[in-house]
Amino acid sequence: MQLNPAQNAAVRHIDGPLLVLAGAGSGKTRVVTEKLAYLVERGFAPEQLLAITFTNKAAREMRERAAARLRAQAEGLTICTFHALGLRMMQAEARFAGLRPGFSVLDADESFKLLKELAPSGISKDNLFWLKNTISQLKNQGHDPGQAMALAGGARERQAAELYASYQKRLAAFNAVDFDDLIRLPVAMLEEHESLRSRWQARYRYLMVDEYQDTNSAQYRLLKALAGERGAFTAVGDDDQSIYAWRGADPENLNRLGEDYPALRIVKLEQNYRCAARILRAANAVIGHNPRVHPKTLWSDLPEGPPIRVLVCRDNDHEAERVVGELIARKENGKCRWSDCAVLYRGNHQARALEQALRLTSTPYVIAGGDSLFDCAEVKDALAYLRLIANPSDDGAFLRVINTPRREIGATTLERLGEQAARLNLSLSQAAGQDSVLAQLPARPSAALAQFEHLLSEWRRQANRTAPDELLAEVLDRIGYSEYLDTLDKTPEQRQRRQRNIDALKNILAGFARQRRSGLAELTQVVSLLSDADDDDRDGVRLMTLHAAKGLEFRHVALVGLEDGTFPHASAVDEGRVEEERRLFYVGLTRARQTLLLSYSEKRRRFGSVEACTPSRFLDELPAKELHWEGREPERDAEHARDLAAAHLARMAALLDG
Ligand SMILES: Nc1ncnc2c1ncn2[C@@H]1O[C@H](COP(=O)(O)OP(=O)(O)OP(=O)(O)O)[C@@H](O)[C@H]1O
Ligand SMILES: [Mg+2]
Repeated sequence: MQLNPAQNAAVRHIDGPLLVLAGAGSGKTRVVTEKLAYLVERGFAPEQLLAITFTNKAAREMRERAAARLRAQAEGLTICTFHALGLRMMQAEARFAGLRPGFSVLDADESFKLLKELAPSGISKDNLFWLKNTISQLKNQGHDPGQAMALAGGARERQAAELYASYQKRLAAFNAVDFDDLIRLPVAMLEEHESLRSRWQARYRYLMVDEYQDTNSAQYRLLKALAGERGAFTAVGDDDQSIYAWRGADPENLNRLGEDYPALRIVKLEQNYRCAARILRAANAVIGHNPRVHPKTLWSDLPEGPPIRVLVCRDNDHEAERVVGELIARKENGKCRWSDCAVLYRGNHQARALEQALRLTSTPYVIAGGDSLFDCAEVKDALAYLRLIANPSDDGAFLRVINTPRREIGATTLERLGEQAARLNLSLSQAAGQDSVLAQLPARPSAALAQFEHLLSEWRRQANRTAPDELLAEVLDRIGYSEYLDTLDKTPEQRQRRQRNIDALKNILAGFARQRRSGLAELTQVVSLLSDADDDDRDGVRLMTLHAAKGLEFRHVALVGLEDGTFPHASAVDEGRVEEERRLFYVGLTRARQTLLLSYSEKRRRFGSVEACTPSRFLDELPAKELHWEGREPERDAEHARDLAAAHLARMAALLDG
């Protein structure tokens, strides 16, 4: 594939900072990948190159593309997310961050649980979420608890600052960090220690960031600290696709780049290589409704493509059924794979009706980011055991596994153990290893704790010389985990699914250990970042939220639930965030390469009752001439119905034959 002149200029510009600011499908990600290869050809060692992607999946894809170009040399490249980069830096420099090696990384659920425990009892759910988000924002802005307290304007902010302080204290006691710390701590380390900064700046001589518009301020500071004055970096992004402001991303970072790096060169790409011309025109029209700082005109010389179909459905079940019917016909007529088709929606709850319709028609599907392997209790249990083996300070892991399976160690015993641990400044596991502590507890739970500690120390000895998947097998065997699972599940299917999940985890551990030969602690840290991994290579219709679809492309895309209140989301409308919703709509439209299907229901079940819906205001922003709106042109409807029926008959015949 030939790069166009603007792409070429972006790839070859290596003397100073560069921003590629361009619309959807214009080849920004492509530029990053090509540039990796170009830099290696120009004599950069792969080890000196760093490319940052938004998700693990994007990193994996970029690695595959780089490997196709660079073969073995690609192995030395660092291609990862901001969080994975932060983790890497902390593993290398733990003591600068006040951590001991073997620290644990709490996932989002665990850190929320911890906050809940520390928050005043009886606090409302809304308040708790507010506190969680506020603390996360404070962390992303680089404020420590002391600064947060100094900044607090009212009682509510002071409460947040106090909770933040006790939360950090507890994390420190656990020798643990949360996801926000994975960025905050490296930033603090680099900004404080000159020597560290020079070391890391020398290590990565060239930096690239994809989806730059969605970085938050902590991520920007990390980038700046790593790039230093030299400014050897390329950032690529599209302000029209900024869709994470609600989560702390700061689109201002685009302008900040120009202010902090006066030598910044900006390259614009204007040709879209992804979308059929009609789809691109529709997307351009929609985004034109937003006030824009950097207006862009994208063109495409791809074929027009068929009109964008708008389906009008009775309710969500009807909608799901019809969308699936349309996709089956696309697959049948277009001779593509199921994975070339995607259904995108605003919220995860919308997947349910679709799943049902897919199952009823025996259509294979894959839900991205839905029920992740790492959300399953059995996988969390197994990982908690490994974490506790690697990090005796990990009280979160201790509490998760101490009664899994049951060891008859009650809440009172654990409370007393906790008091003793606090008094002696030890972790729960360390305290349970002290005879003097055990002596103060009732005989039975005390014996159970002693036995548990005994097992742990045995596994800790083994950890150095046993492969992690084998260690896990040994642990699960010793604790009778299999028998424990037998008591949990009602059906053999549930039981088998759990076993498959455990086996999948073992495979992942074995794979990682082979690749990196790292220790157990490092391994559990890395695995804890995998939660957004979509490593499912099965062929199936892709189901995902619009947010998760960022950066991806599919031949056929269906965008469902286009009702006001669903999309744009009611709370976004209330809070005046319609422009961000419109950017999300733009992201959705521009995922489609060949055909685009839009649908809405006239009625929708919400909170148990049925309510009438109005079509999304975004539908009215699409140019009418690009649409084939069901019910408005009866002849076209009839023709489409005939095509659909023919495709379904063909599929039935194929199913019967096969
Ligand atoms: N010069 C080119 N010639 C042909 N195809 C290209 C060219 N550049 C990019 N493409 C193709 O266009 C599609 C879109 O490219 P890419 O994903 O890099 O765009 P993007 O700007 O990153 O999009 P998004 O904004 O959605 O992230 C890909 O299929 C890519 O292979
Ligand atoms: Mg991209």
